[in-house]
Amino acid sequence: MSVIAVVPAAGRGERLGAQVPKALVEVAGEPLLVHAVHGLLAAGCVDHVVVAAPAAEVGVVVAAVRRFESQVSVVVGGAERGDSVRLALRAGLRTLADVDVVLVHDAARAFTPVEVIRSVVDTVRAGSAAVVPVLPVSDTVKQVDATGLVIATPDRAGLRIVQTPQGFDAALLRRAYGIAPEDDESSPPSSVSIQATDDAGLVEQLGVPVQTVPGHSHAFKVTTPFDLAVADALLTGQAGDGVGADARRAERAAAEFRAHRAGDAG
Ligand SMILES: Nc1ccn([C@@H]2O[C@H](COP(=O)(O)OP(=O)(O)OP(=O)(O)O)[C@@H](O)[C@H]2O)c(=O)n1
Ligand SMILES: C[C@](O)(CO)[C@H](O)COP(=O)(O)O
Repeated sequence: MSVIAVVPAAGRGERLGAQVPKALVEVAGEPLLVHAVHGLLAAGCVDHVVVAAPAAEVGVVVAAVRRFESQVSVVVGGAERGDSVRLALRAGLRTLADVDVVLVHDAARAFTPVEVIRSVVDTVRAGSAAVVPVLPVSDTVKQVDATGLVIATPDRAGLRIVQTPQGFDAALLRRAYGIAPEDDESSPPSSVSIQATDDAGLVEQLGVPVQTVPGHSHAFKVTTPFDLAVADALLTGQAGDGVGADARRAERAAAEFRAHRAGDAG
């Protein structure tokens, strides 16, 4: 049986505001997308990766992932993240005949440790049909109305921040995305509308339980220029000004981050 990973990388990255689509923005000399794909393959439990690329950048993405040879294929992404996932999922399920586990992993979560990837796959294989890595909420969270007025303060003890990769039993994710088992090149596009901001949300709508596993701070999503600066600083060692305890703490975090990446590459 095989594991495929679907990597939505077709977003523009409006909040980042870079000159190129976010997945192609470089950190330490490599596009985010390449970091993400490298992590998936370095985990040692993913057989094939399908990347959903921005329509205007397919050639650039194909060139960027050429080093991974036949382990990675590229499709044109869609208008929304869910559309990109569905297009890549259809392609992935056609590429390998015996897929039992599908991971969906944002290109923007480029530095997710291999331990998280393995833990998600292992938990699906152990019998959970849908698995998401999560972190506790460390800030107080307010619910507000359209005018910005606070309506409520939910108890954060029961809240979690959700990351990727999210892992699924292949048949379940196929159903959640409305892809028929007999789907092939000639099949019409699915008419199931995708009303969820993550893939587990679609599974929840089917009434299927979703299991959580511990996520990791390194699996943060590069969304804003600040996130990019953090990633750059952590990966290249340019954290802080080198003076004082805060700078030493930042450097320690950066060293841990680089060691993690080096370990993942080894
Ligand atoms: N039509 C889309 C939109 C998003 N994504 C991907 O989904 C992941 C998570 O989305 P996000 O980080 O929100 O990226 P963007 O939509 O590009 O960001 P923004 O909302 O700032 O434009 C990213 O890897 C992004 O490339 C995608 O494949 N196809
Ligand atoms: C899937 C996801 O990464 C889970 O946190 C997230 O929902 C995707 O980000 P977006 O900004 O909602 O596209």
